[in-house]
Amino acid sequence: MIQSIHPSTITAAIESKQLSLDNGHFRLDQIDISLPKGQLTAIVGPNGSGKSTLLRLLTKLLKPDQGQVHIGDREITSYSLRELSTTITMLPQMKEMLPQLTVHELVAYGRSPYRRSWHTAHNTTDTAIVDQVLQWTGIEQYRDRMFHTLSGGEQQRTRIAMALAQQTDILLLDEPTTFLDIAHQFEVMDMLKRINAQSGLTIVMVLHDLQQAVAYCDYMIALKQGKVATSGIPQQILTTEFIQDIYHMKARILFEGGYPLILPVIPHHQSGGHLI
Ligand SMILES: Nc1ncnc2c1ncn2[C@@H]1O[C@H](COP(=O)(O)OP(=O)(O)OP(=O)(O)O)[C@@H](O)[C@H]1O
Repeated sequence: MIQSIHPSTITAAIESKQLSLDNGHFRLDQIDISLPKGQLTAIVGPNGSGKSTLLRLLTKLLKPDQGQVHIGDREITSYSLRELSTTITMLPQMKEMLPQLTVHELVAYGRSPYRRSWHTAHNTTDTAIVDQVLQWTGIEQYRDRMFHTLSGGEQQRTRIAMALAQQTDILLLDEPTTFLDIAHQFEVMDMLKRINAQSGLTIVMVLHDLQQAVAYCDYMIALKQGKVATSGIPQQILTTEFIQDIYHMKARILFEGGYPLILPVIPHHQSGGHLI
């Protein structure tokens, strides 16, 4: 069953106030958002609307021209790099390269913020956590395989395991299902939902698939041309007007067993092949 929350009941894990950045080509403009603690949030919007830029600002990878980000009751600028890396993790898009390591070595890499140096040996806590996340993500059987020999779905589960090994309260994922076939997309979304339910981890995902966003997420933020167009309960946001306004596309929306189906209205697909 899809869980929902009302925006007024939000306890924020991360908040941004008047967050703005102009990189000369693009402006992210006065972003005020609250990402609910312990919930699954989707950030959606067309290509180039600023979703990845927003994630980078929320993790201090980019410095805003103006505005602030708060994690809990502290401004992000007050966090040291080590503090931040034990509080929030961001998993970039799958196209980002990873070193040629085994699955186990990569997942153990997620423990880096807790080690004094790269050469420090893993302690028993590190080993237990790595074993646990390998199990959570269902990739124990690949632990000694080289990462680059895995399928896309196995690779994505390994990347998520590495992020989980970092044991932060907040996990940001940039397009976790892109490049995956339909079965692996659902496998990854089911896994994130299960981990969220079991651990209370705050998960924020940039998603292009609105159907997945609505079916799996408790909260949704839509960006349009660098601004927040709307935010709230996904099932309430997803309307034909929303699709028209954000994506400039005509579509019908059906709910089938609680799962939304977005049916594009394509003129030449109408019966008889006539344009309307
Ligand atoms: N380093 C950069 N220098 C200049 N422009 C940039 C830079 N990074 C991003 N942009 C521009 O900022 C805009 C927003 O990019 P961003 O990657 O945040 O969008 P997005 O919504 O994540 O897009 P997509 O869905 O295609 O991944 C785009 O027009 C992009 O070209």
